[in-house]
Amino acid sequence: MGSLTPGERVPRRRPVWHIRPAAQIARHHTQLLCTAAGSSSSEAATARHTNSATAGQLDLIIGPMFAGKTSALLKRVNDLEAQGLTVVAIKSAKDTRYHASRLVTHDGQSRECFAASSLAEFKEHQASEYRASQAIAIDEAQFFPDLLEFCLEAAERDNKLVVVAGLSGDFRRKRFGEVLDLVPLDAIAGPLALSV
Ligand SMILES: Nc1ncnc2c1ncn2[C@@H]1O[C@H](COP(=O)(O)OP(=O)(O)O)[C@@H](O)[C@H]1O
Ligand SMILES: Cc1cn([C@H]2C[C@H](O)[C@@H](COP(=O)(O)O)O2)c(=O)[nH]c1=O
Repeated sequence: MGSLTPGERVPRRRPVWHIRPAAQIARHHTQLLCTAAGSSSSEAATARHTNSATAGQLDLIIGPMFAGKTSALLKRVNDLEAQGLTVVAIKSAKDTRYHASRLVTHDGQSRECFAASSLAEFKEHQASEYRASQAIAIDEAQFFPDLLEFCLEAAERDNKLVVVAGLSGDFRRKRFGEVLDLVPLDAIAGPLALSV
């Protein structure tokens, strides 16, 4: 960056926080969470083995609007697919700015996705895609009313890698939806790794 002249303001950085690794799964947590979610132990056992190829993990990409969250999510999806993982992408049906059923960045990159009003709706309508997926990418996460429950089940019970992109806050600088509720899940795995 060049030097600033007197009175010139430092350009504001727009950080996108990548938080990972998160929620690497310990079996006793899985059991506790399955019980809390009301699953029987045999359902839980079956679910735990549906995805033996991956260990459950939750990664967060959070920041303000226009920060590059969707770009980071798309890059992650591309990287995972290049590694041979089956990835499904989901966005909130509320996000119709650029396309009804594609993830689209502000500078025009895009890919197909499922649009849903809730993550339970996605699971109900795309049950086979959910089962087959090894990784799940969620964009506009702040709009999903059942984000926390879905992420816990997908990562901890079903051993999926879940990558979540969402707003770190609303225009009032207050929490937005359940995005920030995912941050403490990292504590299950150990220390947070933050990078900008
Ligand atoms: N008004 C704009 N028009 C076109 N591109 C933009 C605009 N604002 C930001 N960008 C570019 O879009 C990208 C970020 O978009 P995106 O990943 O969709 O952000 P976010 O998901 O955080 O809102 C960056 O490359 C940025 O330079
Ligand atoms: C800050 C803020 C944002 N929104 C809406 C506006 C957009 O639909 C999304 C954010 O999209 P982006 O990909 O991060 O650019 O959230 C809102 O409804 N309320 C707010 O306070």
